[in-house]
Amino acid sequence: ALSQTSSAHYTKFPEGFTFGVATAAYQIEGAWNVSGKSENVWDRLTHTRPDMIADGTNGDIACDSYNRYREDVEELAYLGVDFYRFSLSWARILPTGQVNYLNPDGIRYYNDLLEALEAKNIEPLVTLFHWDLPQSLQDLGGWANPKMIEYFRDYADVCFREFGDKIKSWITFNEPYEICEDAYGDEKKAPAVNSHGVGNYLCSDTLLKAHAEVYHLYNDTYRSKQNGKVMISINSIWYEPKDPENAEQVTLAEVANQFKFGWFAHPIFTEEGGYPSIMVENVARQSEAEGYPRPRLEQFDEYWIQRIKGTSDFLGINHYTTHLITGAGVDPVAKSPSWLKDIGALTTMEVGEESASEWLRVVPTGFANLLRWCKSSYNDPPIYITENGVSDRGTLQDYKRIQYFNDYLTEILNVIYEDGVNVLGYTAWTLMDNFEWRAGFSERFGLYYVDINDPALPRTPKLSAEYYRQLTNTRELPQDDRFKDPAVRKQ
Ligand SMILES: O=S(=O)(O)CCCN1CCN(CCO[C@@H]2O[C@H](CO)[C@@H](O)[C@H](O)[C@H]2O)CC1
Repeated sequence: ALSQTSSAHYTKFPEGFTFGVATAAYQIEGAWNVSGKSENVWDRLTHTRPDMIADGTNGDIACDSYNRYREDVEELAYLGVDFYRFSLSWARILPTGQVNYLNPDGIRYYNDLLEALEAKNIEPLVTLFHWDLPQSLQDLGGWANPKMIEYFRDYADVCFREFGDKIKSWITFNEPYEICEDAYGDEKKAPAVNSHGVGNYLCSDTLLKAHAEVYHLYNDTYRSKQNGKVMISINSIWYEPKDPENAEQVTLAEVANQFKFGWFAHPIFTEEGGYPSIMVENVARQSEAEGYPRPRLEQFDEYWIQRIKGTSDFLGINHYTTHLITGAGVDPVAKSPSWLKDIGALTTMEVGEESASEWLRVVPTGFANLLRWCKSSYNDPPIYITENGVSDRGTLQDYKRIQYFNDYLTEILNVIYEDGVNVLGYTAWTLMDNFEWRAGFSERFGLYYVDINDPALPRTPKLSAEYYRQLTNTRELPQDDRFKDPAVRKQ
């Protein structure tokens, strides 16, 4: 049954609460080298290291949304969403990575998409950077090179100028943790720089400064004319003590959440600003023990602490799952030096029902705990959930996805009505099955099924699409039997 996880039984969303779905350029567009788009780091990785992708697929074609975006917009209209979150391909707009040359086709493509959305009265929520860095900038060091602060600001300036009359809601970065830790530290995402414990922290310094400069650019130059909003989407695997009565596990869970979420949220959303002190202290201690002459992560100076503070109109949260802290120590898989070793805690994923993604178990109550923690840690910020969803292997009768949405949305209702957490909207990941990074198309998160073996790439609504359509229409959690797994109902 669509079980409840709280004593109360909330099903209605507050007036004005909005619903959307999300995608990202590299995961859906395809047309990787069409009409002037240049190579990005995911093109380079999938073409040179196909072994890194579970099923050997890539984003050369993906869902071919570059050509089929009108179908996508029809699907969005069918789902009844208030907004559509998608990302811009930097290499399609600025093929050299810099503003010396604007690719007219890139500008045309996004204006066509924006016009199609406007015709259906669907608001765009646009991410400037969702992992697909132009290779030309990676060749200069990418996010480990502070020059990227200017390159990113220049790119954002072009986007604000070219699209700012239609786009009123901007996200600078999608999941800074994944960009810095997985791409510049731990070889899990493009450009897979193997610099664990060093490159990841160089990346976060540059990325947070670049984010702040873009926020100030919008504030100083565009906000008065365009009246939009600028935010950042920070992701959390939420950490909880395996034994809530174990004081050491409770303390280490807080440390882990500061390293995971606080790494990027603390500099922006707290009165104090700067990296969390526990993070600076741990990395300094480890760095000294490892023989480094300086800490691998150094606190921002006073200028940048002030420059970065307050640079987001909302707190964007991407959340999927919860992992548990089992004790102190260095995780056996932790490299030296590394972010994981710097935390000094042992974790396990063994909690909640499995999905098709090894890292993603179903733990709805963790979401409520994360949201309450954000309310108290960041002075009760206005929050948008900018991603939430679950993977399977591609069934159309996706009862587990419906159960996941029901249970995670129930937790949002619980914290809104019981804790006064200021959640303003929700974005389901994702509109349609798409290129799931290193999992390729083997792990599917879509409300629509995409048959990648059919050149027409047909999109077929799953049962969860019907669920979401009813949710957006009534603004109430559907309780119909047709959304309940008959196998479960029989028991
Ligand atoms: O170590 S591996 O690489 O073998 C497996 C780890 C894979 N990561 C885990 C964390 N996840 C964060 C959420 O990532 C988000 O959620 C969606 C689902 O993942 C993505 O499709 C979105 O693009 C992304 O914003 C991204 C994928």
